[in-house]
Amino acid sequence: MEETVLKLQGLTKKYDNKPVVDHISMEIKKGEIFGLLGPNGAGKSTTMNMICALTKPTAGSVRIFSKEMNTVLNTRQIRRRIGYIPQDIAIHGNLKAWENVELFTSLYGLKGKELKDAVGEALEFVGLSEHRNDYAKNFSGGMKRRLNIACALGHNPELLFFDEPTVGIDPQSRNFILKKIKYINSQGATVIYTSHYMEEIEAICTRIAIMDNGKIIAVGTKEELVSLVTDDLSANMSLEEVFLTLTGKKLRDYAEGDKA
Ligand SMILES: Nc1ncnc2c1ncn2[C@@H]1O[C@H](COP(=O)(O)OP(=O)(O)OP(=O)(O)O)[C@@H](O)[C@H]1O
Repeated sequence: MEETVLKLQGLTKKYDNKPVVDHISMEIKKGEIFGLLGPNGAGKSTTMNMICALTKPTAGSVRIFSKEMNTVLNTRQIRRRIGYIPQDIAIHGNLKAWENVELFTSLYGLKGKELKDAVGEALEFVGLSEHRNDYAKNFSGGMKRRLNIACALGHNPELLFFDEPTVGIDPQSRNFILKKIKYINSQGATVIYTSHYMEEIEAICTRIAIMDNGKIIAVGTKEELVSLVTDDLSANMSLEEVFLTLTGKKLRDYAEGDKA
């Protein structure tokens, strides 16, 4: 039987008594690239932050690797096995590339040669080896995004959360990142990927949840989602058409202020 790596039950977050994530329940299996697709403000980041124990849920539960994310000990043990790439770039401009990766990787308990090797491998993986001694503040947007990813890879996580990792970067950097995510997945890691870019989700995800107004309104493979809105499977419907039909809304491709 396929192993469940993440299970959400009734996960809810309210701000000022208003739900921004509203009773989400779902399961993600080992080896999936699972896409969470929704417009700005749908609740994607809040969901990810609750899963990674960065935001406290108002209600509901998160189980990762069959352990409840509800005690300090469990959270610490689970965190060593997951990697989180935040939407807001978390690197330090006044540190060199390698220092950034070392700082984050050392938080997971790596030391000495193991730490040095892990930093080198993570920088190599994102194509920044040649810039290892450069200060992050001088990096382009795409390089910053790649360094942000390297910081979450050093400890070799089994489950990775990418929160809109391609916002505001050029197509080359975007392609590079998508290819690398597919590669990480081919090496055995499970990936959860949020985006409001339809084509990215369609290109890399094995299953997709469509989120709107804090709720998961549909979940399945692309073919399963298409079959929810049409009986004509030869219609060759795009994910965007499925989304529009299910939500009645146009997806916004750019968040406020991130238009290139
Ligand atoms: N700390 C907070 N206090 C109050 N409201 C919040 C807070 N964090 C998020 N929200 C609100 O919760 C809703 C969901 O936000 P969230 O960032 O999870 O959406 P998202 O789907 O990730 O959107 P985006 O694609 O813009 O990142 C938004 O209306 C947002 O304003």
